[in-house]
Amino acid sequence: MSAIKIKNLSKDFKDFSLNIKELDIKEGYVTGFIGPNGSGKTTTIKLIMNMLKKDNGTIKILGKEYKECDLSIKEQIGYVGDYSGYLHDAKISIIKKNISRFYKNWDEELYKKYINKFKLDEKKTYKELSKGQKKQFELAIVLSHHPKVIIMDEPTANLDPLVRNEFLEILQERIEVDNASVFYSTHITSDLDKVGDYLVFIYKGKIILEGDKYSILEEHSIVRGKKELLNNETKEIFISVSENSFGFEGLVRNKKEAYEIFGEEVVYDKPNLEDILTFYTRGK
Ligand SMILES: Nc1ncnc2c1ncn2[C@@H]1O[C@H](COP(=O)(O)OP(=O)(O)OP(=O)(O)O)[C@@H](O)[C@H]1O
Repeated sequence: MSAIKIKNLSKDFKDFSLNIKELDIKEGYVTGFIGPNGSGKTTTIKLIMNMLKKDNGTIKILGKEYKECDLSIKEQIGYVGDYSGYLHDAKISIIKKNISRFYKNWDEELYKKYINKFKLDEKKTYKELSKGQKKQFELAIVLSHHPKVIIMDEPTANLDPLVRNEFLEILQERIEVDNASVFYSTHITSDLDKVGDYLVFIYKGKIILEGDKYSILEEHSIVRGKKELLNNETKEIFISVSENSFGFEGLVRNKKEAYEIFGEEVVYDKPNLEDILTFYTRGK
């Protein structure tokens, strides 16, 4: 079964349209959702969370649509997003008390473990926490009810590198213990160098690339060479290519195909996720 399955999903705003024909988030893996600012990540996640009304299409979480089974779906989802919905003036111990009542799988021991690990003072109100501490508290709450599907919108954006690594490690650990599925958006591609099995790239409201991280990184190649080698035909194999007075640099999806054309006359380099995102969105 898929953790999340999307078909023909669309949402129109005045100046933006989201259109996702098909998206299948695999159960038991971490899927990273990457795209530049304004590409539609938050919109997609809000639609999945039923926080925004879709125009068309279907979204299934663990095989069920929201309208069928609202409560049982919600219990299996852990969401960390830009809107927590917590009462800002309440002490975090009170927030925890109120939330934990709703979950049959609430794990107080695990919650305490995270609170101690993050050194969060439970006597503080939510608004007294720093941005990073707020995210740590949200993560502690979310993971402590053992959700089957964890959906996060830019969870690491306000965290310093040390805390970010810790956050990613904790996430990885929960996936292994609970066999949870994680779908998380980020524009910090280096997060996904560390944690992430599958990747979905979004740009201008459309999925432009998806697949397992290893294959995406292995198959793509940055090709650099002399300008004379470029013509209308050879240009076709590039996702995008830029030229300057010395030569060209471009990204190809299939290194083998590029080798058949250029052989040893060009240089091939392994791209990282940042390179791939840049070439896919350059000038388009
Ligand atoms: N409620 C809304 N009304 C009108 N336009 C909206 C609304 N919500 C989002 N948009 C527009 O939809 C587009 C995509 O926004 P979205 O927040 O999904 O992008 P994002 O990929 O999450 O970006 P970021 O990385 O900056 O958070 C933007 O152009 C935004 O202005």
